[in-house]
Amino acid sequence: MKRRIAFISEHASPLAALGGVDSGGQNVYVGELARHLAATGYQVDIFTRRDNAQLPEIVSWTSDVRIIHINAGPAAQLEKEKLLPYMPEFTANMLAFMNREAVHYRLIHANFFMSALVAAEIKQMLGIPFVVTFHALGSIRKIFQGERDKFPATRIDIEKRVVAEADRIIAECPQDKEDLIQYYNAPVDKITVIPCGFNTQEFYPIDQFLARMVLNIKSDEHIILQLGRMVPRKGVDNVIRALARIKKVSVPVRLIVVGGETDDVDPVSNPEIARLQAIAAEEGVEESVSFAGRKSRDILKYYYAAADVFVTTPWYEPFGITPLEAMACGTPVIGSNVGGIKYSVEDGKTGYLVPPNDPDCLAVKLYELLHDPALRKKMGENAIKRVNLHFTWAKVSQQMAAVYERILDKDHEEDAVVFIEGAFDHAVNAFQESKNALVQSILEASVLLTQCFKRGKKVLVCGNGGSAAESQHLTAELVGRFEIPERKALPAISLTTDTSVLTAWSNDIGYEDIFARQVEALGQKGDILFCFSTSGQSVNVINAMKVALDKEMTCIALSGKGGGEMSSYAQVNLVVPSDSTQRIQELHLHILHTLCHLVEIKLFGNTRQAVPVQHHHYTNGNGNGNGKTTEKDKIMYARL
Ligand SMILES: O=C(CO)[C@@H](O)[C@H](O)[C@H](O)[C@H](O)COP(=O)(O)O
Ligand SMILES: [Zn+2]
Repeated sequence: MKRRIAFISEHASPLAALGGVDSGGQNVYVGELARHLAATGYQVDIFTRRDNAQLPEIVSWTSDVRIIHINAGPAAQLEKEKLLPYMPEFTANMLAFMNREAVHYRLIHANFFMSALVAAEIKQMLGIPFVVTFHALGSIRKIFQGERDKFPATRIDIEKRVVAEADRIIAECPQDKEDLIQYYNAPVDKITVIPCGFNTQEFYPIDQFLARMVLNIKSDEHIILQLGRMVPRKGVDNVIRALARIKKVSVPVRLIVVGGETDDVDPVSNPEIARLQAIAAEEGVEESVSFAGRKSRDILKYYYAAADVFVTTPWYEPFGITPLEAMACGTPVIGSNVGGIKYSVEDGKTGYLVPPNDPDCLAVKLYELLHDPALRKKMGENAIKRVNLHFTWAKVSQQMAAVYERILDKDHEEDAVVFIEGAFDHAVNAFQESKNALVQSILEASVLLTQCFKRGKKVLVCGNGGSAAESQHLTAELVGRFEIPERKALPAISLTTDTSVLTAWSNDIGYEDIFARQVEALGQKGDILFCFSTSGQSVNVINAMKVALDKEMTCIALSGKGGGEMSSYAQVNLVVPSDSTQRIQELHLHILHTLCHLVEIKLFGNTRQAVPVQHHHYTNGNGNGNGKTTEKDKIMYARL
C-alpha cells in the first residue's frame, strides 16, 4: 500500500510561476520532490496557502500528488514576511481538511519555518512525526539583510522550537548543517544533508549555436548569463560591475539578465530592474546588459546553453538551484563562495568560486574563462558529470525516502538501538570474563605453537561453519604474515578448504570423518591439530583429535559452553566462559590474533614483547625501566 504523506509549503506552491519575488527554488523543490516520491510509492498532498480566490481546494496535479489550497488570511498574494499571523488559521483549516476527508498522514514534510510551525502544532495534537527543510534560516538572513529583513523577530524562536521538535532536519548543504548547529544548537545526529536537485528532462546539454538561434541571440558575442529572482541579495549589481571591468575579450561581451516580476521588462513594476539599469548606466555598460524579463521554464535551458558562462554571486544562498541547471546544460558556473553554491560548484573543475560583492575578483575569473574555450569546454563536461552524479531529483528523492523510512520505522529502529547496545555490553562482558579465565592457557598454547614451528613441524586446523572460517583465518595469518612483514612463512594447513576431498568423503563415506581422514593423510608426529568448536561437541572435530593423538600429535582446542567432549582430547583447552555461539566465535578470533602475535614475536621479533595497550596509556614495559617509550617500541606498537 502506498504511504500517504503531507508536504506543507505555506507560501511556495509548485503551481506558482517562477521568477517572482516570493517564488523560486522552494516551489521547484516541493513540486519535484513530491513527483519523484510519488513515483516511488508515496501519495503526497501538498498543503499551500490559497492566494487566489479562483483556486479550487484540491488540484490533482499528477496521479499521486495533490495540491490542497488552505484558507489562511486573504485569498490574495501577500509577501511571505506577512504570513506568520495566519498560521494558526492555516493549522486549523489543515486539520479540518484532514478530518473532513478522513485522511491520515504517516509523516509531514514541512518547508520553511512557518510550515514547520504548523507541522509542530499538528505533531503536538496528533502525534504525526515531521521532517523539516528550512530553505533559509532567520539568523543567517538577519546577518546578511540586517534591517532589510522584514520577518517578525519571533522567526528565530520558532525555528529553535522546530529544531527541538522535528524528527529530522534536512540541511541542504554542509554550510546549512554548520549553521543549524552553530546558531540553533541543532543536535548533529538529527541532521541529514540532502541537496536540492535539477530536472533531467528540463535541463540537458544543447548545442550553443542552436540555443542562440532559438533565442535569436547574436553568435559573435560572449554571453554571460545571470538568471534568478530579482532581489538585491542576489548580487546582480556585482555582475554588472564586473562586466564593466572586462568589457571586451577579443569579441564583445554581453550580460543577459533573466528574471523579474513580469514577462515584459518593466522597471516600474520591478524596481530592482530600475536599480540595476541605473548601475549599468553608471558603469557605462548599459549597451552590453540585456534584461530579458521573466521566462517560462521550458525556455530556460536555451538560455543556459546559449551562455558561455553562468554567473551567480549572491551575498548568501541557502542552496541555489540555478547553478545546477546551468551545469546540467554544460555551462561552467562562476558562483560566490557561500552556502550551497560552494557545495555544488567545484572550484577550478566545474567553474570558479569567488567572494560575493567583489567585482574585481569576478572580472578576473570571467576574463580567464571567456578567453579560453578549451577550459570552458572541459569545465562544462565536468559540470554535466557532477550534477548527474549527485544532484538529480531522482537521487535526492531516494535519499529523502530513506529518511522517511527511518522515521516510519522508528519503533523498529529504537528496538534495534537497544539491541546493538546490548550486544556490545554482552561482548564486553564476555571479553572481561575471558580475560579473567584464559590468560594462562593462551600462554601455554603460544608456547606449544612456537615449539612446534621451531622443531620444523606444522599445524593442521579444523572447525565447522564459522569455525571453518576461523581455521582459515588462522592459517592465513601463519602462512602469510601477521605483524612482522619480512618474516618467513609458517607451515599451517586448514582442513576445511579442499572441497573435492570434503565433498567426496562426506558424500561417499560420511561427514564425521572428513577431518580425521585428512589428519591421517597429512599429520605427523609432533605436529599440532588446532581445533575450533563453539560447543566442543562436533563429532568430525573430535574424530580428528582421536586420530591426531594416535599419531602422537598435540591437540589445542578452542571451545565454549563448558568445553564439551573435545576437552578430553586436548593438551590445552581454551574454553570461552560463555554459552553464546556468537560471543564464543568473537573471542576465538581475538584469541587466534593474540596467539599469532605471541608466536610471531617469539619466533621473529626482538626479545621484548610489545603490549597492545593504547599509546597514551603506555608509559612502561619497554624493559628499560625508565617508563619512557623508545622509538623501536613505537614502531612495534604502530604495527598493533
Ligand atoms: O557461525 C555460525 C554461528 O554463528 C555457524 O556457522 C556455526 O559455526 C555452525 O553452526 C557450526 O556447525 C557449529 O559447530 P560448533 O561450533 O558447535 O563446532
Ligand atoms: Zn557466526
